[in-house]
Amino acid sequence: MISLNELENMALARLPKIFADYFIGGAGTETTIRENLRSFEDIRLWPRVLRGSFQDNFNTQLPGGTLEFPILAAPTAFHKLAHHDGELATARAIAQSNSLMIVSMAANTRTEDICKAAKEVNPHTPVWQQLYLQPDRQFTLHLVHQAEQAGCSGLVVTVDSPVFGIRERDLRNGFNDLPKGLGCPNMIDEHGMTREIEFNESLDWQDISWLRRQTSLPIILKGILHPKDIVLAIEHEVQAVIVSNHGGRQLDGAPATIELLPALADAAQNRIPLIVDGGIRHGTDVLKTLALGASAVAVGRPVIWGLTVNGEQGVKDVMQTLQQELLTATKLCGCRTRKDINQHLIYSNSQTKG
Ligand SMILES: Cc1cc2nc3c(=O)[nH]c(=O)nc-3n(C[C@H](O)[C@H](O)[C@H](O)COP(=O)(O)O)c2cc1C
Ligand SMILES: O=C(O)C(=O)c1ccccc1
Repeated sequence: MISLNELENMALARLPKIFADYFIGGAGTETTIRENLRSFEDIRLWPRVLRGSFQDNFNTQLPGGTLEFPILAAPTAFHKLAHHDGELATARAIAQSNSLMIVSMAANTRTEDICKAAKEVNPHTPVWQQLYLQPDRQFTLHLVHQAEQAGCSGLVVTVDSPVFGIRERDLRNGFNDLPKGLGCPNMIDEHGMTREIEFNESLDWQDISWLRRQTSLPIILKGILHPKDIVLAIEHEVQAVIVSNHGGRQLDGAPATIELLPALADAAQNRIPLIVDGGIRHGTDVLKTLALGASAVAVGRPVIWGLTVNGEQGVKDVMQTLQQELLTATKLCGCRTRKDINQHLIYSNSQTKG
């Protein structure tokens, strides 16, 4: 595998159009999807030379676990649409990459089985559970306990989805149901009844305070884009946030996450780690994101492409490619330690001296 973009083309050629469109698509006219990609292209790295070897490593501590590289798997639904091994293949690959998998609430595999598969490969690999807080608090609590018992070490609460985004490709294709035999086995309640994922437009910060009282697991809020919401997240004792526009799948017209990052890092003041997702396709994108103040990045679609093309090995290839590209970019920039990865690496036209 040469690059993630090449892999994307292979995956799109292989998938039935209805699933390809679901995975690649976004809301509205997909402005935000394009912005996520374009914004990385608009940032320039400014290298130094003759500074000796990179003598550091990329070990990254996040709430509930340590990663070898600051690159993790974002929660994405329905891995069995990409490959029959589904989330188990993803989990094994992510564990072998010494990374972290965030299990989607809409996974086609039980979180318990995903955790088991990951921990068989690598007992220290962290797994987080993504949650949409459900209107029924009893059921939400059941989902939290399910994640705790499965061995998850973090709860990722997605907060950018009071309603479902309007995805024109899926409407056009009539993508409403999963194929026969596939479901969301984590959505079975304490009475054995299958539930649908409900979006809950009435959620507010008090629901986060409520959740905080229900569990001792770290809480990570996913889908934060405003500096004032960073401050509120910290006030509500969450342990990390994922700066995300949901890969352009919810609010079309939202800015690219990388453009917002400087203001968000300024608001966070290093009090909690910021994880950024949206349009990360190269090691240079990871380096730019770290330089602008993130602790780590998450990748969504590329994991799906790896899974589609080559199952577990395909996902491993995606992670390894990003990790190696990050190391190469770091060395080409003349960084000797992690501390050298800071805003001075970013060139802007208005700068005349470093
Ligand atoms: C097919 C697909 C399914 C997704 N499912 C979920 C989900 O279940 N929960 C969630 O919080 N985010 C979900 N996301 C959003 C991702 O977690 C992530 O924010 C986004 O994919 C990052 O952008 P990227 O795909 O450009 O890396 C999904 C994204 C995709 C592409
Ligand atoms: O497709 C998505 O982006 C997503 O977040 C989702 C939410 C619920 C069920 C399936 C997918």
